[in-house]
Amino acid sequence: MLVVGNWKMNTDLDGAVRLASDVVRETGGAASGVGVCPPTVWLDAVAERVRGSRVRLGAQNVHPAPEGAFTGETAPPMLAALGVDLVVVGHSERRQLFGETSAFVAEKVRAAMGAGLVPILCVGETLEERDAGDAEATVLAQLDASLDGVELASADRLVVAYEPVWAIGTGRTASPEQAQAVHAAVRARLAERFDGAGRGVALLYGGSVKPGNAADLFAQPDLDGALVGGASLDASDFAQIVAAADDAGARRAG
Ligand SMILES: O=C[C@H](O)COP(=O)(O)O
Repeated sequence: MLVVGNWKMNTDLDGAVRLASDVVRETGGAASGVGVCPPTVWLDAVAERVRGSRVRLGAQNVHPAPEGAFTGETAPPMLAALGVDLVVVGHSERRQLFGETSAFVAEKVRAAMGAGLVPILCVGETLEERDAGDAEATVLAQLDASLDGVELASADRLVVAYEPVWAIGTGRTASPEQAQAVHAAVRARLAERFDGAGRGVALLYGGSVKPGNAADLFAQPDLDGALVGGASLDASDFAQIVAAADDAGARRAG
């Protein structure tokens, strides 16, 4: 199980450092993997706080080029040098607000992997696509295109997050059954594509995950954790979601 907090464009410097310290303290005994993705400008400060702990440091975005004239962007080796090992790519906010295509996302996935980072590849359908009965087809098409040219050496080099666009920041969560159906389809497609390595990729659900709904979501067999937005800004809420992941992981192991 893996639970990652995406802080998006939130927190000031003091708040980010405090939140990172609180997450380290409150999730110190967790069995699940834990990660935090602060804004890029706070990565260095947060790196200091999570160093030596079990909390993994993630970035929210990356550019595929190793260096060059790309004003405002951050190259994979720059993130790696800060101690980052996870990076969110293809988040729907970047696809919708910044026009990122799946082809560009695939470039990012390949570049991130090349620099030793673990991409958290986000895929998800809009409400219109779901209402038209196209949720799975949309997600699988996005997945295929966003993995174009990608080779997977082992399962732990990639994470996929299913985030229905209509559930992000809306308080409206996919039902556990809706999420499970898409996760099972994603799992099958990854297995088809990458064999055993693909089958073992951690599949996170994202979209209004809270302490109150995490246990029901994690009870589904193909939900291996969560990518948490709003609730990750509160260390106590985030720790409760991690605890729910721990319970689900213990049940699966036992
Ligand atoms: O990356 C996280 C997702 O966009 C979910 O955000 P949310 O938990 O605020 O709905």
